[in-house]
Amino acid sequence: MYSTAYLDLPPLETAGGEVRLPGSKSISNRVLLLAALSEGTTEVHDLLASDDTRVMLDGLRAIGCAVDESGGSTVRITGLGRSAPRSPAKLFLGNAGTAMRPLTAALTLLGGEFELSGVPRMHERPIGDLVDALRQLGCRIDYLGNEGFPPLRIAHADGLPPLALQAPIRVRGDVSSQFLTALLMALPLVAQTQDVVIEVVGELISKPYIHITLALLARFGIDVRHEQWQRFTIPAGSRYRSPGSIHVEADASSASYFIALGALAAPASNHNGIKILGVGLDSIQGDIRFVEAARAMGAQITGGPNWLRIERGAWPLKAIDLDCNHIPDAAMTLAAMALYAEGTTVLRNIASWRVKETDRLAAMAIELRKLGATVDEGADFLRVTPPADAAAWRAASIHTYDDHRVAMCFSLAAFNPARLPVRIEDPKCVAKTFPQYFEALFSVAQTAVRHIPVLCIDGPTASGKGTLAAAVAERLGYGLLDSGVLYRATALAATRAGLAISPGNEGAIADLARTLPVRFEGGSIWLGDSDVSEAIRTEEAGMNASSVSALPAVRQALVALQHGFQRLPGLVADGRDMGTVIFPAAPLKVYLTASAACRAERRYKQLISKGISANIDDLRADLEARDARDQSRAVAPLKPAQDALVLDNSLLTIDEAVSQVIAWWQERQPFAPGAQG
Ligand SMILES: Nc1ncnc2c1ncn2[C@@H]1O[C@H](COP(=O)(O)OP(=O)(O)O)[C@@H](O)[C@H]1O
Ligand SMILES: Nc1ccn([C@H]2C[C@H](O)[C@@H](COP(=O)(O)OP(=O)(O)O)O2)c(=O)n1
Repeated sequence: MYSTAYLDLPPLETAGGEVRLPGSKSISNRVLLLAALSEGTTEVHDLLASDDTRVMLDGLRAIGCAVDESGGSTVRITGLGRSAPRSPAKLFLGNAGTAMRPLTAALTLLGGEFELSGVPRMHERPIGDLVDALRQLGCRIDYLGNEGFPPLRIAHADGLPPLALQAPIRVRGDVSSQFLTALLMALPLVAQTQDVVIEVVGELISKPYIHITLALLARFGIDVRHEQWQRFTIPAGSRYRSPGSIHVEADASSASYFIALGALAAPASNHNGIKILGVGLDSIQGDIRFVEAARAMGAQITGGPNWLRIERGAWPLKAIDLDCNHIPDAAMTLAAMALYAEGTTVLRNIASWRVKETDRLAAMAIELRKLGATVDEGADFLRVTPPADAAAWRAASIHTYDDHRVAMCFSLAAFNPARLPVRIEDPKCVAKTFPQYFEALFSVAQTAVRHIPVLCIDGPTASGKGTLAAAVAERLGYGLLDSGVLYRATALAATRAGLAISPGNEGAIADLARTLPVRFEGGSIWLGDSDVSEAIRTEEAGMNASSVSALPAVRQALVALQHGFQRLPGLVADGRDMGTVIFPAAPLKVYLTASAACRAERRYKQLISKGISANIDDLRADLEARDARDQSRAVAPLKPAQDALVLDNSLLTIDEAVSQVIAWWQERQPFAPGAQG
């Protein structure tokens, strides 16, 4: 997951390949609650690991369910069955509507005293209609903040009060279908001696989500009858029974980004479009009907029970005018696809967007406009006209409003014809449903190598290149190439093969370098089967690396390996010739230096802190000798690139040096403050 302040997506060009999507959020959280209410243990396979399922799992633990998460994406829940929940308990439910609403109803009818709260945005998301429905029954629920919104307290410390179950329970269906879902999952707990009837007031929105609820209730032994989606009957004698084991389908809403990707990206050679694994055309999730909308815009989609394949069809995409009530979440993706359509796309009946993670109607309008689109935002519709031509696109920094879907939608803007990068602010917001979203995107999206930015940091030994490069890479979410490691590993491989490091062995060492079995894994560096992380860091290994690096054939042999590090979304490369030889077109080259005295002292402290004895005068003599050799060799000598910015960090802290380099980097971005867009 990218936990950076922002993630800059380079312009992307083509897409192709396979993606396996995480489990559906809606199914995951419903299944967890149903398992918790059942008797017996349920094995939940392919559970989504996300912020919203995390708060649900923690909540279930807090009320006394046994939750075993030791099995990776398989979680075992032992339900309450007939025992009472642990009470009093306080549950923090983040921004998860799929946890707050159903848990409110279920805990109310289980009896006990509970406080339910969330993040500030959760306290702005309405729950009054659900509370009103429960109060009709005789339940006692208090608002702890604003009337009609969480946080709230369920005040059943003395047990469940007598409930008025004879009359139908009336609930509004036109604000959020989660209120009805919550009642449908909670009322079986009290439908013992009589049928319990729910009547929906107003037109029911988001019916497909109710369909998921009913399908999952059936898996847990509850067969709800309904008439025209207005009157739902939970039969007397209902009792939750665990199905033992249940699989969570991949998230159909998450699929929408990859369906869109297949429809709008130029096809990658060697691939038949995008294949999505884990969800198919027969999904129980309502958002699978996004497929129809994407087809209407031009996508070619085929599929089976557990997969979908998407290929680009009509291009440019066709504009559509669609009532999106049936696909409220996935419809946001259509707004992003509209950027690539000929003409104006209108998405209607989407008022529910206003009460989601953020006011999504306003958010989409503001951010689409930043890219150069013309957008009309109505009370319950959005009208999007794409930028007139490539020149009308703008490089934008997309604000994501702590809303995973905004972030994922706007990643699709990176395919713009102007080949502009797109900045996604707070990319970790995707953790709500799809923590590995950007990794998945980069695994199937490609671009010309020249579009993948490289930031070079060259300089003499102990100037702090490695430290600076690692910190900058972390701030930008970029990959890291510590090129010195390759020379150090080559020297070690040569020594282990019994080859003296001398010009006479140049060809043989170059052969070793060309097929160097070096791997970077979880912070360790491997040479074949041996962990060489420590062995390559000795002063002797540094000297040997310097000697080996003076051999031109060895340098040449390592070029392709180094170029291979230039991958999405970008690279920070540190060494001696990153800016001069390996990545000459890099948009920022830093030549990092510090006085010899300062560098000797840093190396001294570094060694002492590792428990290695050292002498500061010897270290200084060694590093000056190494500088001299690195600077005087015939091929790729150590020197600043012509266009490098020199940074002497003798008097800077590490943080100051990092801030300086990040500031230089920002100045070069089209969406830097003051720049266009
Ligand atoms: N700006 C700085 N100020 C003080 N110490 C630094 C600074 N940059 C790096 N160091 C320290 O100097 C030592 C050498 O840094 P390192 O990154 O290993 O250098 P290089 O990769 O250039 O050989 C490390 O212990 C590091 O923490
Ligand atoms: N791009 C590079 C990186 C390192 N080298 C050589 C020269 C250096 O003395 C050795 C070791 O590099 P490394 O960056 O690991 O060394 P320091 O950490 O700066 O001491 O490898 C090189 O020639 N070109």
